[in-house]
Amino acid sequence: MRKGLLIVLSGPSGVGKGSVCSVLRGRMPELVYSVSATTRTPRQGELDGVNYFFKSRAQFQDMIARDMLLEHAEYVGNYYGTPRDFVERTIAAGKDIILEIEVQGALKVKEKFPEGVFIFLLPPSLDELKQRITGRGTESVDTIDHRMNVAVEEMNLLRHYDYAVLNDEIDQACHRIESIIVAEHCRKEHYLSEFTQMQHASEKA
Ligand SMILES: Nc1nc2c(ncn2[C@@H]2O[C@H](COP(=O)(O)OP(=O)(O)O)[C@@H](O)[C@H]2O)c(=O)[nH]1
Ligand SMILES: Nc1ncnc2c1ncn2[C@@H]1O[C@H](COP(=O)(O)OP(=O)(O)O)[C@@H](O)[C@H]1O
Repeated sequence: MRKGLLIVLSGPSGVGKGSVCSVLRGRMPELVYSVSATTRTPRQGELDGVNYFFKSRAQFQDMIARDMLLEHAEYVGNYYGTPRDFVERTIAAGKDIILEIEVQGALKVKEKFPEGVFIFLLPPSLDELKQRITGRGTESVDTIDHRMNVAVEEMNLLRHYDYAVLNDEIDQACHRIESIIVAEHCRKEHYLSEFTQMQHASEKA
């Protein structure tokens, strides 16, 4: 069976990764979403096992020690990580999975899965990015400034990615990501070995 695609959606905090992913979820129900582990406190309305697996620092360190995470990163004072087993089982079952993670973690996934599809979400401008972070109302002024500084550095990592998707309108961004996924399924590499087998079969016949 052909393996599923491992798709990584990344980009600076506040660019709209979460928003785009939740709309994509409705548009592409066949796409599997990876739920991360984190040591951050749940926000209002967030549920354990749905938005994140909320862990203590000790529990998170235990997951690292037991090699249960495909990657992990410390981001603005908290740990975030991708449970390995779920990702590996999903792609082995031929299903596509999407990881919505920050840029350091995305680069670590690239080292382990260079065949993954790496998508960088871009804000229309840095001013708009700051407005999105501020408008969300989940961060203090200090955290917003810190996140903005981090975001500017993160933009430099775009060159490591396969695709850049502008998040001007959420629907447009989702449409671009859907198009990328369709195109990735059409890569000739997926068909070359099947085609070679067909040729061998017809030569024998
Ligand atoms: N490396 C890594 N980053 C993650 C993971 N899960 C979430 N993140 C990222 O951690 C950052 C902070 O997430 P969060 O606190 O939920 O804030 P928000 O995404 O800015 O609303 C975001 O850039 C997330 O994409 C993960 O499993 N691994
Ligand atoms: N295309 C967009 N246009 C306008 N606002 C957006 C867009 N995408 C996201 N937002 C808003 O920006 C804020 C940050 O989005 P969020 O999905 O939490 O970002 P991230 O997950 O990348 O940190 C939210 O208030 C969200 O509603």
